[in-house]
Parts: sequence; structure tokens; C-alpha cells
Amino acid sequence: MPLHAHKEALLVLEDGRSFRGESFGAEGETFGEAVFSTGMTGYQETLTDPSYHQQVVIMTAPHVGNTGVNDDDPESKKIWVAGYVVRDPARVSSSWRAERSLDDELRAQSVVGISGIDTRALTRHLRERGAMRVGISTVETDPEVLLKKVLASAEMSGANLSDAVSTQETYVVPAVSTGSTTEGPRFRVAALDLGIKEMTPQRMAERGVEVHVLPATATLEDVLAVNPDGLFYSNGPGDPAATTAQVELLRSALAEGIPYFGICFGNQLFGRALGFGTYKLKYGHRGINQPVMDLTTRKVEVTAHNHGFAVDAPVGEETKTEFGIATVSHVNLNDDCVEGLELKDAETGKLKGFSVQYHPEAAAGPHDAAYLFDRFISLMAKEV
Ligand SMILES: NC(=O)CC[C@H](N)C(=O)O
Repeated sequence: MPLHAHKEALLVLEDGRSFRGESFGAEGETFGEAVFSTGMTGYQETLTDPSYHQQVVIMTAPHVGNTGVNDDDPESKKIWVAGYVVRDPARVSSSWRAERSLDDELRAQSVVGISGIDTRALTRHLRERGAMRVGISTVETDPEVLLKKVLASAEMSGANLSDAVSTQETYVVPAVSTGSTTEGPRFRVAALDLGIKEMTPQRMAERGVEVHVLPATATLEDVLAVNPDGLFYSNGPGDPAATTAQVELLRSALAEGIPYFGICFGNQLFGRALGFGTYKLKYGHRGINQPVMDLTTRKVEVTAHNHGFAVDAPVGEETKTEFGIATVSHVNLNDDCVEGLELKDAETGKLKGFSVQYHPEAAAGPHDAAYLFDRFISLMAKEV
């Protein structure tokens, strides 16, 4: 599966810096927020993560596409990245699982990319100046003209993107059978799809949970109609500060005493529901090698991340909220950013809800944080 003969492509950042390379994937023009991912594996999972909607992903690993594309690894039904930047795409796919080449897949899904540019220089630029808008074009050769279009493109700050990625209809992911014919699912969870990855309901289902995945527009009545043992909020694209309806829904659910677990966007919205603010990180965390400390056990996990925003909450302090006592449960050891929250009943000290900014469901790994799904089970079982 050799690469197609490619024409020239141009990448222009919002601050005017430009790179010339070759077209990779589809030809055309695309715009989004330029972000870099440090993952060396799992490019299919990255491409199909709905949280990357409206983001142009730059891979810091220089050689991407080696194992081609298969139909088993995607985290959703399509590629969500707005554009893809790879230093040196693999010319040959080599894996018994490969069904197509990455180049062909990007073309088939009309995803515009660029290769052959100095991705290290581009990454260092973003690390110094911060995430910013970018344009990639195979039709425009004048950087000045492309820059004007970049400056007119949508910004990530203030973006509400949940409806664009969420399911329209509720669907059920059944609990994986335990082998016993009499045993039904252990728990039922209402999961709000803000851009959910397929691995998430899967990780719950294999622990005996029946997952009802609800649209982002679901109301409290929709949640209660599931008669859930727990409420879950997924990862997803956009600015948490621009999301109101889902924060209100979560506050109503907490008032009803429904146990809560949130991942990534679900951590940010939990923070907002508890009264904390959120802010945009300079360049965010994206990759599969971020060190996070669980402040209760002092254990460090190596974790998968994809976030550009974070919760502004005090570390090492208890915050009184109308729902109970909130604390920061996890921090990132690279930049001390809040990576998890916990809510306990003010009188009994029992856990009422928790969330993490990173990805316990991570495919292709690491799996250090998978214990958090067991913790959700314990919470629903009222063991913690
Ligand atoms: N993966 C996610 O859920 C991302 C959350 C949010 N959109 C952010 O960039 O921080």
C-alpha cells in the first residue's frame, strides 16, 4: 500500500508562522485548533476520539501509520480530527490486522493532512506560544491569504460542541454476560454522551453494568427514566465554561443523590457543578505518558490524556459545597494541574461522586487507571 503521489501543502498558524510540506490524506483546506499529541501508539484511537472535533492534531512521533488501519480499533464511527500533521508517514502498512493504509483512510474520510514538515519545530513553537488556530491547504499557496482565513476561523475558547458529536438516540450497551443464566446486570448506568469513546461503555459492560447512553440534550426525566444506579458523563470536545445545560442537569442529579462518575469533560463539568471555575491550559495535555498522583494513596499512575482545559480548584483543601465536601483527588506531576475531584457527604463522609481529567478507558493503554471503573462499581454498591 504505497503512499499516493502528493502535491504541495501549506500550514499556517494564527501568529503567522508557516510550514510547507506535502499533502497527506485528503486534498483541500481545513482549519482548527493546533494541538500536539505525544502518543507513540494508538493513532487510530486518537483520530477517532470525538474530543478532537475541531482540532488539528500534530503527532510528535515522527513515523505514524506503520500498522495501517483496521476496523476494530476506532473509538467512534468516524475520524473526528479536523486535520492531521505527521512528519514522515509510513509508506507501507505492516500488520496482520491492517485492512487499509492510513493515507487511504484519511482520503476516504476527507481528512486533510500535511506531512514532511518539521513537527518538532512546530511542537516547540506551540509549547512556547500556546495552542492556537491553524489552517492546512493543498489549494492555497500564499501564506498571507491562508492566514486571513485562519484568523476568521472558529476559536476553541467559548465553543459548545457537545451536540455536534453526541448520539441523537439513546442506545443500550448490554452488560457482558457473566456466564450465569440467572444473573442479570449488576448495575444500570445512565451515560451522557458528550463525545463518548466506545471503550468507555465497554469497560463498564465487562464489569456487569448495563449502560444506557443518552444524548447530550437529555433531561433529568430522561436520566430518571433509566432508573440508574449511577450517572456518568463522558469526555468530549469544547470549552467547559460554555456548557450550561449539562452542568444544571448534573446539579439536579446530585441533588437527587445519584452516584456520579465523570471522565475528562465529565470532570470539568463536575467541577463546574460543584462551583469551581475552569480555564484554558497553555497547550494542554495529549498523549499516553502523563504522570498523575492519586493524593489519597500517593501512588503515581501513567495515564492517557487529551485535554486543553482544566478545573481551577484548591489542592489539599476541602471545599464546602451544597452537595457535600469537595476535594482534589489527583494532580498532574508535570504541571500540578487538577486531574481529579471527589465529593463526599458532609455528615457521613461517604463518597457521592468522583471524576478524573484523564482516561481510565484508554486504548491502546496505559491501563494503570482502570481501577477507577471498579471504584464506580463500589460507589454504586455503596461500599465506599
Ligand atoms: N477529552 C476531553 O474530554 C476534553 C475536554 C475538553 N474539551 C478539553 O479540551 O479540555
